[in-house]
Amino acid sequence: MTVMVTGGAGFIGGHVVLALLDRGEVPLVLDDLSTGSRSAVPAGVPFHVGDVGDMKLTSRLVREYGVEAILHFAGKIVVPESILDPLGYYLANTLKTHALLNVAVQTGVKHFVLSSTAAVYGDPRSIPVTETADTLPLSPYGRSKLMTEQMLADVDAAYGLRHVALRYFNVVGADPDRRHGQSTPQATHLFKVALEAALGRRSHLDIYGSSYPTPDGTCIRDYIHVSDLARAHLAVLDHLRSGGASRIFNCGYGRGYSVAEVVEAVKAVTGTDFEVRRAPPRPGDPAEIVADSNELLKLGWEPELNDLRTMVDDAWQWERKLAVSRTTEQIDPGISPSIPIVA
Ligand SMILES: NC(=O)c1ccc[n+]([C@@H]2O[C@H](COP(=O)([O-])OP(=O)(O)OC[C@H]3O[C@@H](n4cnc5c(N)ncnc54)[C@H](O)[C@@H]3O)[C@@H](O)[C@H]2O)c1
Ligand SMILES: O=c1ccn([C@@H]2O[C@H](COP(=O)(O)OP(=O)(O)O[C@H]3O[C@H](CO)[C@@H](O)[C@H](O)[C@H]3O)[C@@H](O)[C@H]2O)c(=O)[nH]1
Repeated sequence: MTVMVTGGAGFIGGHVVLALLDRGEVPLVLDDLSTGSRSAVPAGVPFHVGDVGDMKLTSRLVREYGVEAILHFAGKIVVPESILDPLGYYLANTLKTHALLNVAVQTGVKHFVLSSTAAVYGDPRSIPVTETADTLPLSPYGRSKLMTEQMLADVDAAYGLRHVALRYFNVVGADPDRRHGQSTPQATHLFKVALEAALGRRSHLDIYGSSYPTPDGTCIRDYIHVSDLARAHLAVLDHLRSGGASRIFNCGYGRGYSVAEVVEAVKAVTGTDFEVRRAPPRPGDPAEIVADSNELLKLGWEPELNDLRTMVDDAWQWERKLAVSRTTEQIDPGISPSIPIVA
């Protein structure tokens, strides 16, 4: 029973590949390497470089490997970028998923799991947010994923493709065994930017917005460890395989941290004191979003790494590993590339 993992050379998909391997499953990775890296895919795992929107390729792979389930991670993921490039986001996240669903239906794939997002909720009216809350995304990114969820529901109703849409909250951390982590070049995510500042690869960190209606004025997010999230994929795969109905699940811990709190935790764990600047709010950012993940808990998923310091430390250890394995390439022109990095 082969599981096709699209985007399996990326951050989250790569951790799910490890989780599948760890329990003896057979993953097959399809990735165009636009943001992922070849080295993320463990030796021995079949890996095809290609576009998830290429129906000829995906139907060949499904038939050749006897794909039973598709875990679909491939896509574009940066909220502010989607505001500048909405057509690129609808193409990458909605139209290419349409092509993949076409193939899944034509070839009789049984199960489909979609990487969706908390961004479908926009600025929720009450916190924590449940799966039944209104969906009013603030960005093309959130809308591109919401449209995909809606398409999936229609496809299920018409052709019986059972699926789960996982609405991830903010995914952070790295494999505790240091096999994988976030390697995206030019990353914009808070954890990654803060850790690169701690390493001396960026001159400073900007905090976007200080007047939000939150206790310290900075945005609040529900950060989830990527290895806990990877296990959530195994839980929903089991749910679908045992005949469970199509569902939507929030994936978070139900505990929010402000941007300022994350920055403090990064400084404490790394023992550094990088410069922090106050910058204007970033378009498309909700003030606060925290998950109610009771539905996922009821499925038997249990968080194991839900501690902010653990999440920061795992990501930090990965960042240090990356630092020793790469060249002195500069990310930010305002910074010296010659800061020593301790392995
Ligand atoms: N990182 C988060 O906090 C977060 C939160 C919510 C949802 N998500 C969703 O999770 C999924 C994975 O995100 P990630 O953080 O691992 O990002 P990532 O950029 O590390 O991974 C995406 C992977 O997909 C590949 N890819 C992109 N377009 C492709 C295409 N057309 N064909 C084949 N491969 C393609 C990339 O090369 C990359 O390896 C995305 O769908 C994203 O929207 C992420
Ligand atoms: O240099 C930075 C980077 C981020 N932030 C803030 O930190 C918070 C988190 O931002 P970021 O890490 O970029 O994540 P989000 O924009 O919240 O989006 C992530 O989390 C969403 C789910 O909540 C996913 O759908 C997206 O794919 C994923 O990028 C936001 O308030 C940002 O404004 C800063 O202040 N400075």
